[in-house]
Amino acid sequence: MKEIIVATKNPGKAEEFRSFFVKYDIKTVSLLDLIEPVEDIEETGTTFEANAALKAEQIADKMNTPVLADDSGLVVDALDGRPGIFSARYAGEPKDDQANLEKVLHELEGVANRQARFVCVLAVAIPGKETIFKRGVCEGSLISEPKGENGFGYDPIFIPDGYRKTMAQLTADKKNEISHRSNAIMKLEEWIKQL
Ligand SMILES: O=c1[nH]c(=O)c2ncn([C@@H]3O[C@H](COP(=O)(O)OP(=O)(O)OP(=O)(O)O)[C@@H](O)[C@H]3O)c2[nH]1
Ligand SMILES: [Mg+2]
Repeated sequence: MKEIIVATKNPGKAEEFRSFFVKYDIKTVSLLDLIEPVEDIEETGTTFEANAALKAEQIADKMNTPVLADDSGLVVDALDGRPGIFSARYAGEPKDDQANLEKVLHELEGVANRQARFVCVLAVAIPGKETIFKRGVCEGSLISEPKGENGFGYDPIFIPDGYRKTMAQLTADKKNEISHRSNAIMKLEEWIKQL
């Protein structure tokens, strides 16, 4: 079976990538699967693209093989686009999904405009070549009480447009059909097929 390295330490993302790529008969190996642990990569960029490139290129250099990375987040209109690239650590260190979600809900108390979107930028770094970028978006709105147990991050407060359930109430298969991540992966299909 062919393999692709995915430069993520987020188990939720790793599982979503696994289930996408298995359809193409490709095995994904995340940074959580490596026997030799790799240091955390500092995400010092100011855009999703820059941070995705940092993750993909550092691991591709280290391992001298093509590497896929995902930088993603929740963009809330009423919060001027926050948490955005700061989504993973919005409530500070250490990374805490529950605290992040509560911070967003607190900031949105009494706010009528609940419009938001998940954004995912994928970077494919291939040694000796220009990095490829693909962006996927999932539009939706935020409710004020978390609902559902599936997924990760802000999924329990995010209702995708056209649905009546939160992303965390949808099945993993359904999320993988409509998410920002699947949207970006579909744009990589040509590259995936030639692997
Ligand atoms: O409810 C959610 N459903 C999703 O599908 C989703 N995708 C991203 N996010 C949020 O955005 C951060 C990414 O930050 P991020 O790209 O730096 O990733 P990360 O730090 O979690 O792992 P890594 O890939 O960097 O190792 C995550 O932690 C989450 O808070 C999501 N929330
Ligand atoms: Mg990160």
